[in-house]
Amino acid sequence: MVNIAVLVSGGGTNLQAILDAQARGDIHNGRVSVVVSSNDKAYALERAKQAGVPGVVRRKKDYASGAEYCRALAQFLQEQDIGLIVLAGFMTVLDEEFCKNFENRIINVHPSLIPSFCGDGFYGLHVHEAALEKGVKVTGATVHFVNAITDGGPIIAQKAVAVEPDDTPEILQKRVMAQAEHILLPRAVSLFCEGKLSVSDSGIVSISE
Ligand SMILES: Nc1nc2c(c(=O)[nH]1)N[C@@H](CN(C=O)c1ccc(C(=O)N[C@@H](CCC(=O)O)C(=O)O)cc1)CN2
Ligand SMILES: NCC(=O)N[C@@H]1O[C@H](COP(=O)([O-])[O-])[C@@H](O)[C@H]1O
Repeated sequence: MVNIAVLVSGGGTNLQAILDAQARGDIHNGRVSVVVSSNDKAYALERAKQAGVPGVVRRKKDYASGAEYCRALAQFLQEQDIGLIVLAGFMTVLDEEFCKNFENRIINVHPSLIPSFCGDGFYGLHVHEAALEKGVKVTGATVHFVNAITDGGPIIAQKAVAVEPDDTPEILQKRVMAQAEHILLPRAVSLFCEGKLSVSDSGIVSISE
């Protein structure tokens, strides 16, 4: 059984999708054992509480440096015997040491079809604002393993979503969440816990069904 830590910063709809999948029995060989929020006011903490999952707060501003924050977070997760870390709207960039400690054991969901609209500065609504500004007709979501390069890790899965003529960033965000993120992320979590994901030396992910 893989102990899963879900890292959050905001509303927690992706956390909720994982918790709902777990309740349906769709997360095989894994269980969410802790939720860690970088924001003490995140509604995601309420979602964890309602699901009976322990929630803890680890704010970057409470540490002398980003490196100290990442080191303390890594130590906490190792003490919790965490086998998989899921970044579900987690808005802090993790440093290289952290990523090496948990190589190919951190999964992130990003609300675009990477390599479009990703990297530093592309998070939350900013991603959808950029997509609408560019005038793309198709966007979507990506789940990927996390490395030191923001949104640069091996891609696990992607799902396309149509952009409609009258979309606002908020409307588009909701569609991408419902039609892509909330489907891709729980599935990727279960595949990892089932040992069905492997990463080649060149960073290509294959899924064994
Ligand atoms: N080492 C990594 N850390 C993180 C990754 C990653 O791929 N590698 N993914 C991010 C999540 N993310 C996109 O998926 C992302 C999050 C935040 C930012 C960003 O520019 N943040 C701002 C601050 C935002 C805030 O505090 O409100 C910044 O760093 O200036 C970009 C992408 C999680 N960590
Ligand atoms: N680059 C990371 C990023 O932009 N993540 C995005 O933040 C939102 C969090 O929503 P949630 O808290 O309701 O899951 C989601 O749309 C997620 O893809």
